[in-house]
Amino acid sequence: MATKSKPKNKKPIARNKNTTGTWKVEKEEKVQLKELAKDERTWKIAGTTFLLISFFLIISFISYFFTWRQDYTQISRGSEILWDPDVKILNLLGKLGALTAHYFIYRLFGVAAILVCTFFFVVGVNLLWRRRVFSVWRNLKYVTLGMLVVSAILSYLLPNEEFRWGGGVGNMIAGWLTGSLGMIGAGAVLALIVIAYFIWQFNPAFNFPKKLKRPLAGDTGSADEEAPAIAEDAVAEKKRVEVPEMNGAKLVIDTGAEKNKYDIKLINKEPVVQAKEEEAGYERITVLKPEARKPLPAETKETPVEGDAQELELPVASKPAKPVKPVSEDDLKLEINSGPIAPAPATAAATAPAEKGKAYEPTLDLKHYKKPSPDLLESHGSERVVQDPAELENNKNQIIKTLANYDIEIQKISATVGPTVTLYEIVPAAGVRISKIKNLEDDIALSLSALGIRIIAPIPGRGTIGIEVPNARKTIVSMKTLLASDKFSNSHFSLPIALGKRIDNENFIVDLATMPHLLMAGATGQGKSVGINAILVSLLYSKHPSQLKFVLVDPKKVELSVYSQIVNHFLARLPNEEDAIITDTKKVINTLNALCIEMDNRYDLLKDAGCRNIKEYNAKFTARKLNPEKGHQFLPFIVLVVDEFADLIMTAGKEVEMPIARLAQLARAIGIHLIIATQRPSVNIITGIIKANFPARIAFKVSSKIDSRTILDAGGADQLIGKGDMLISLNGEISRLQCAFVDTPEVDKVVDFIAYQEGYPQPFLLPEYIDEKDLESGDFDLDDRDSLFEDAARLIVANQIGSTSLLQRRMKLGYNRAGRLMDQLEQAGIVGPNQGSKAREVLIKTEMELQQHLDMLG
Ligand SMILES: Nc1ncnc2c1ncn2[C@@H]1O[C@H](COP(=O)(O)OP(=O)(O)OP(=O)(O)O)[C@@H](O)[C@H]1O
Repeated sequence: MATKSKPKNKKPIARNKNTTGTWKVEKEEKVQLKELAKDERTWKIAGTTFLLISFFLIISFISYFFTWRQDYTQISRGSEILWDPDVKILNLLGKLGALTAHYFIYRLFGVAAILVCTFFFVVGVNLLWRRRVFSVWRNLKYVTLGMLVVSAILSYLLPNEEFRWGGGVGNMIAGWLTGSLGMIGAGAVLALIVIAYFIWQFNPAFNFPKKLKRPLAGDTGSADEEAPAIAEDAVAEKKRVEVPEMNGAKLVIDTGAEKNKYDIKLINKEPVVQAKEEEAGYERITVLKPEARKPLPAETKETPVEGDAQELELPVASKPAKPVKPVSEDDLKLEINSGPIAPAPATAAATAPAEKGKAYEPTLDLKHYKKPSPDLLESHGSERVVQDPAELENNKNQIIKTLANYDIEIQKISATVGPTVTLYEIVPAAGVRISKIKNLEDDIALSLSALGIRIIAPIPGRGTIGIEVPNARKTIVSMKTLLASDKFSNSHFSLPIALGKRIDNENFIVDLATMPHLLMAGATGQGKSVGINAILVSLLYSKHPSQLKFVLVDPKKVELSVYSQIVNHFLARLPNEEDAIITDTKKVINTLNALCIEMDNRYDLLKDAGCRNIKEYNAKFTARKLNPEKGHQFLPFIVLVVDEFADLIMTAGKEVEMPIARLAQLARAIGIHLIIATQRPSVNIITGIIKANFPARIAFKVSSKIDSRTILDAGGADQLIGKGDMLISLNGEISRLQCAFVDTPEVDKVVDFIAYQEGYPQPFLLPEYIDEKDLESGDFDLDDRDSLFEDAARLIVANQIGSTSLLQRRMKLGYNRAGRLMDQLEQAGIVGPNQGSKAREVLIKTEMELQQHLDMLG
């Protein structure tokens, strides 16, 4: 797993035997203030203290309401009573309780002082759980305003009572208001505050005849999709102006061009950003031959090396230079790009139109479910890519020199600084053969004395040759940044996954549903587990439990165990199994076969509904066009994750390979997607049949070129530098990414956040699969009936269809068990014999008849 987290705070105390044979403590645990503040025990103590204060206050306040009259004379003497042993106080919390309550209630806010207890409670709970269970800031706002307003209102309404209902502060505000505005004016102001509060809070509809219909503010998830188009446009306008891209590149949206589009979410930013590249202000240092340099705006002549990408104008060497003779390294100026240079792969899937009216809402079962917020995650260091100008210049010179040594002349060189590597793009002089540069990979690596140099000759679609050189200082790409980005939160993907950042610092967010399966490989310790966590966390951040289920296979037993806490939210398992995370090979085989049955069942449902894929089917179901009585139901996506595939293939071979291949071939349309990881990317593990069905593949660093070829059908993965540096092959295009980093404690927090919320009563159940080998063949005794015999009989009689697939679907059974049940029903005289592809005849027509028949069978 990512980082095997060790408890930081429990430093073992080393002990040594001294000469007398007794044990003595050699080193005391040092307590440092900084450490103390980070120590979870400190937080727990602080949390408990705050909670106790809140309980202290509430008890003393309530007690005060009943005892203030008797205690009044003593309390009004002030704190001196604390030291007077003769003073007797009736308040439940004694003198201190009485004095505190008196101060808050009598002197300050009257009854409204009770609100102050909630503040201590909220802070206490947050500290104790080290999580933002309640918003302190919101509470503080409500408490402060509430105390002022409530105390003023009470003082205004009950001015001359013996008990100070509004306290000193209330009396003061009410007195000032009545003094300035008179009784009526003061009453009006206070009433206005109360009314304004209710309008703000509940936004009641004041329906005048002919008033335009207001768009409904949506609730969870699909609300945005259901809001009327005009509302979305308004939101869109706002977002265009207010929300900058997270990766430092300025977001430019051509509002004019998009004006007629109603749905902001359908606006794909990338092409627009690309179209406006010049205005986006990416940092770019261009190496232009002096002849090719056109007069540029003054500010662009200086080489920007570090700073805010948004502040810089983009000098674009748009027109290719006239053919000119090659120049020396000093004549070439470097162009640095730190903004997107190419659009992200277009993987957006058109989403099905949300049904209006009384659409079925699958999320309603867990309607209070809240998706985790990016605040739960850590920002790992600065996200800002550091560009060392000296390093860039040096590398540039080395590249030019090395190429010059081999008589390769270049016209132009530019650099794009990414989180881990810098891409130097060169345009060779006319007549230079590309293969010549490709062959110099090792020489350039040697001259730059850097590992992990990769040459891309040519870069597809750009007409340049790329040389990737690792940065001296690498930047960690935090998962938090990706998940907080607009691109992720506004994505319309079915299964959005935030994988990392491209070399141009663009967030790489793709749709697993269109991939449609993913193969991940890489030597041990190069970032595979972090990659799997990044994918799982992305999905947890974007989906509701009703929309997605995971089947987790973890032969290593420890990698995915953290997810077992969300079993009733997001996991699927076989019936009668205890663990949702599958570690045993035999169970893996059963689960894969169960998934195949689920796939077949789903295809039956789709066929019945006349839909081509899960999206159409779910859209039809939510529009209530499919009858649940006929077995139709909302189908969640199922993502199968296998953490160590090699292990499974070694132990189970074809028994695992076949169902995986079958799923990979057929399952995409019905919403089952596979993610398979292995640390041994050899041909006997990643077989031809597996490879053919996994078009999307990720390679972390591997140990040999052969391994790289096995995964990607190309070299390069052996030259990566590890720690999440990866190549992804998607739609036939290979891109280098820095994988997003999410640490184990962060995953823990996200999982805790979900597990803490209400889940389903049980995990999502896959159909039962019974291994044929486990079934005894031959005749069976009626006394030996299946436990589901009677249920099956009732189902068949109620529907009057003698179909095995009906049993499979409605009772979530495997084919074998359903078939066996059908044979038993035939033997019992409930259905007729098999009629080939037609359903069997049902011999019993009514439930009453069936009951008599069953009673007779005994
Ligand atoms: N994206 C990343 N950014 C920064 N550091 C990373 C990244 N991915 C991995 N690392 C570093 O590499 C270490 C190993 O990563 P990880 O546990 O994912 O490797 P692995 O390939 O799964 O290894 P194994 O197969 O042995 O489990 C991590 O503890 C972390 O320090």
